[in-house]
Amino acid sequence: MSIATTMKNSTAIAIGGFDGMHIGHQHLFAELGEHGTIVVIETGYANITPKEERENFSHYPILYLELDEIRHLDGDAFISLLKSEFPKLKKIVVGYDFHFGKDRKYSFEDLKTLFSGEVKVVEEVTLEGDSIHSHKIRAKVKIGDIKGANDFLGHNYTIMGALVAGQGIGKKELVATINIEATGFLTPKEGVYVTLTRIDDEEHYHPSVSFVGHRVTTDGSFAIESHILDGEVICNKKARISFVSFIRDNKKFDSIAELKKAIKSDINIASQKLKLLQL
Ligand SMILES: Cc1cc2nc3c(=O)[nH]c(=O)nc-3n(C[C@H](O)[C@H](O)[C@H](O)COP(=O)(O)O)c2cc1C
Ligand SMILES: Nc1ncnc2c1ncn2[C@@H]1O[C@H](COP(=O)(O)OP(=O)(O)OP(=O)(O)O)[C@@H](O)[C@H]1O
Repeated sequence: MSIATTMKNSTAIAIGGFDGMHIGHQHLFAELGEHGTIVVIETGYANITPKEERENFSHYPILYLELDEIRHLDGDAFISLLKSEFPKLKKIVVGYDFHFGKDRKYSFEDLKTLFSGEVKVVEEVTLEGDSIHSHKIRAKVKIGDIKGANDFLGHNYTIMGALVAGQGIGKKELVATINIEATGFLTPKEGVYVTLTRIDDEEHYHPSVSFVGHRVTTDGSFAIESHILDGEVICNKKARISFVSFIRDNKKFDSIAELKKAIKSDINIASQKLKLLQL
């Protein structure tokens, strides 16, 4: 069945921005049942799982609605739009803080009045007393708290980008790296990370150590690069970097030899950490 047909046959939808597809969002999807669709209201700010990246974190089809095209609608018009997209709609799933319409003036209470079917309101999902939200995940990624971000996400923070050329000194003087340009994704704090890297369309992730930041020791240019730990690889087009934990801050070394020593230590830390994770 085509995605369009699956959507037309949907009896339940979940509505929101869903940037990150985090644990809170997953609680909504758990209410969708067999014939569900996720309705993403696209604000243009999504940078944890921009655009179709959200599709990696749910098996439900996704309908994208541009906020600019629906923000002027009143409550009735919004429901009419949903009914025209989903003629068999019986259930709408939203979270406790869902708002919609001009100036976000409608809440789930209004949804209950406006929609004749079931409105399921999911209660606040928290982790150790802290409410899970996309903006908090962004804040964690920005300060390098990858572990905290991943705990909220329920999966590793992952970016994807096209392969770009490096400075060309890595392989000769340091270690070989895959350099990517991850347009549209939030850049984690500058530094070195334990990561997993997926190359082109390979199915598995390689253990890796990655650098994000300005190469302050060499030419000062910005780079996102992964060194693969389980052997030589060939990357043709693109790579995905999945962040596991933060190792250290970006640093200006006095010589390439010192940088090389630090990279060796980073490699050891990442190898240890990833070996432990496999146990
Ligand atoms: C694990 C790792 C850690 C790194 N740490 C730093 C760092 O602390 N400071 C820095 O200026 N560059 C750092 N780099 C970036 C190197 O400067 C970069 O790999 C080198 O300039 C070669 O780049 P190329 O692959 O584009 O030729 C690191 C790279 C790796 C792989
Ligand atoms: N922690 C949570 N518990 C329950 N529902 C949630 C939670 N976070 C989001 N939701 C619901 O998920 C849907 C998508 O919400 P939204 O995209 O605004 O996520 P968010 O994490 O709150 O984002 P932001 O931090 O940018 O406000 C909404 O219906 C919202 O009410």
